[in-house]
This record gives sequence, structure tokens and C-alpha cells, in this order.
Amino acid sequence: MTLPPDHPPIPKPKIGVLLMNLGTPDGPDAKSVKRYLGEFLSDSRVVEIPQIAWQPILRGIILNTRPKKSAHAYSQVWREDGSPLAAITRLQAAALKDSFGPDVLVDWAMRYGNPSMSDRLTAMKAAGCERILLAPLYPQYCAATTATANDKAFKHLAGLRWQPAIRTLPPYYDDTLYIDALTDSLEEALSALDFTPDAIVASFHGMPKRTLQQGDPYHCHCQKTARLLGERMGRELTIAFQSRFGPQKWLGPATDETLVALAKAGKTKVAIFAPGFSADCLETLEELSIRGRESFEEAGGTHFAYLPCLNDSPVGVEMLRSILARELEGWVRAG
Ligand SMILES: C=CC1=C(C)c2cc3[nH]c(cc4nc(cc5[nH]c(cc1n2)c(C)c5CCC(=O)O)C(CCC(=O)O)=C4C)c(C)c3C=C
Ligand SMILES: [Fe+2]
Ligand SMILES: [Fe+2]
Repeated sequence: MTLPPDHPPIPKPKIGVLLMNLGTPDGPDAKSVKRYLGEFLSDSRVVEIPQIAWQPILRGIILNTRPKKSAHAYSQVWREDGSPLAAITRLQAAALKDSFGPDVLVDWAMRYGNPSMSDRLTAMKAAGCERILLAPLYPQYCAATTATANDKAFKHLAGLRWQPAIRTLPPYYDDTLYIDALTDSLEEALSALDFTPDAIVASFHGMPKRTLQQGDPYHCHCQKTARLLGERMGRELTIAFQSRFGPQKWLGPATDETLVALAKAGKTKVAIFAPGFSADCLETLEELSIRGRESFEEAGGTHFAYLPCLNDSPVGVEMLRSILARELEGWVRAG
């Protein structure tokens, strides 16, 4: 059908899959980190203190002290292709690119920083995506991660005359595909070690404890992932929560304290991994692999191994492909 000359162009209908992760600074320097943290920590889903009280603390204290320290941490893990979190998410999107047929576009975006969700959603619309699967890459649901990523996408859609139809990827913390992928990945990494760990620590990102009482299912999702994984692997896992921030009480036990307690209890050989992160990042490569090792060894630990996230490993990508394909059912014919 030919359109009248004054009709806006209508591209061939397509489907979009948007992988969404947290975000990261553009560079490992204090200025970039300050910009990133300013956006991240101003999100009221992340810091649930009224903005009128929080912004003076954030702008007056935190953004004048933390960026320099964090920039140093980022510089220790920065790769040739950029921040690990962004580089790995980009590789995951590239690996999934041709998975769902020629009419399905796969792209990626960050909740804070670049590439921005608005940019990538605009590009998807321009390419003809009339249906979009938003995929927050967080296995365990948390308002501070999953919900805010979806919120940001919906805020962008609120400005569109012609909105695409939307689906969101549910959390997959207890999905057999995820538990199996973690099991395969961990067993391979454990069999390559030159020691047998006395303990295996599953470290999840922490959250303020009151979010559990307020009804966020994050804590329960983490516990269930660890239980299912332990059952599947036939070994006990030690669960811990990392990255405490600010003076409030956070979910525990804390990862740093757990590592020290293990070493002091004579469990001097430890392997640690972070099942809640779909990609290695500052929190795993610097906080666990560098600083975690230091505190463990200072407390008397002798053998320490950090086991990588699923990242863009074949088993990790295959798991993502399967859960995304399931969410696309009815939009894309199986095949
Ligand atoms: C109140 C503060 C924070 C909450 C709540 C929080 C929740 C949360 N975060 C992740 C995943 C990641 N966080 C990362 C970095 C990071 N997180 C906080 C604070 C909170 N996180 C800060 C201040 C930082 C920045 C680094 C620093 O200055 O220490 C990252 C890594 C980003 C990267 O660039 O590599 C991830 C990933 C989850 C899953 C979560 C709640 C469940
Ligand atoms: Fe965080
Ligand atoms: Fe719980």
C-alpha cells in the first residue's frame, strides 16, 4: 500500500528486546564517577530518604568525598573495552543478537548513565519496534533495581504518542534454567582450582534491612536462589550480603565479616561468587576479588578464589536466550 505524500513514514513492524542493567561511570575518573553517583543516589527507589533531607547530604558530603575513592576502585578493574559492567552487558547483547529471528532487535541500556534507556528506546521505536520486552538483568527482584529500571522505561513511554506494547522480564531467581547455568559455571570454576574450599560463599548485594519489613521480596529471592543452588550442587553454601552503604542496618550477615569469621574459625580455604550479578562489575571484581581476598588473608585465610559471574559465557548466554525466548512467546513463533 502506498502512503499519501504527507503521511509520516511507517517502518516494517519489529520486536525489541532491551537488556537493562544498573549503570556505570563513563570513565574511571572522579568527575565521571561523581556524575554517575549523583544520578544513581538521587533515585528515591535507591535511597528512600525524603529528597529534602537527602540531597544536602548527597551534594554536600557524599559527592565531595566518595568519587575520588570510587574512581580509584574503578581504575583497578577498568578494561580496554571500558567498565566491566558495560562491556559485559554489550557482549551479552551481541551474543543474543540473532537469537530470535530477523524481526527481533536486541539492544542494551543502563538505568543510570550510558547508553541511556531513552536513547535506546527511541532507536527501537525508530527501527519499527511495536512490541518491546524490557529485560532487567536482575535474577532477584528488588525495588532498587528491577522496579526502577522499569519505571525509567515507562517514564520514557509516557512521552510517546505511539507507544509500543510492553512486556517485562520477571525475576528468575528460582528458575531451573538459571540454577542449572550457575551450577554448570560454578562446577567448572571449582574443578579448575588447585585447592578444595572449606566453604563456598554466595555473596549478594545488600539492601537496607527495613526494605524486607516493608515488603520487598529481594531477601527471600536471594535465600531461595542460595537454597536451590546448594541443593542442586549437593553442597552447603554460606550466604552473605555485601556493599553496605550508609549508617542504617543492612541485610546480613555482611560478606566482609563472614570472610573474617570463616578464616578465624579455621576455614582457611574459601571460594566466593556473586549469583545476583549477571555481569562482573566493581562490586565483584574490586570489592570481592581484591578487597575480600585482602580481609580474608589478613584474618588468616590461606586460599581464596573469586568465581566469575555468568557474564557472556556460553552457558550464561544460553540461559538468557531461553528465558527471553519464553517471554517472547506469542510475539515470536518458536523455531
Ligand atoms: C543506598 C545505596 C545502594 C543501594 C540500595 C544499592 C542496591 C543495589 N545495587 C546493586 C547493584 C550494583 N551496585 C553497584 C554499585 C554501587 N552501589 C551503591 C549503592 C547502593 N546499591 C554504590 C554507591 C555503588 C557505586 C560504587 C561505589 O561507589 O562503591 C554496582 C556496580 C556498578 C559498576 O559500575 O560496576 C552494581 C551492579 C543491586 C543488585 C542492588 C540491590 C539489590
Ligand atoms: Fe549497589
Ligand atoms: Fe526472606
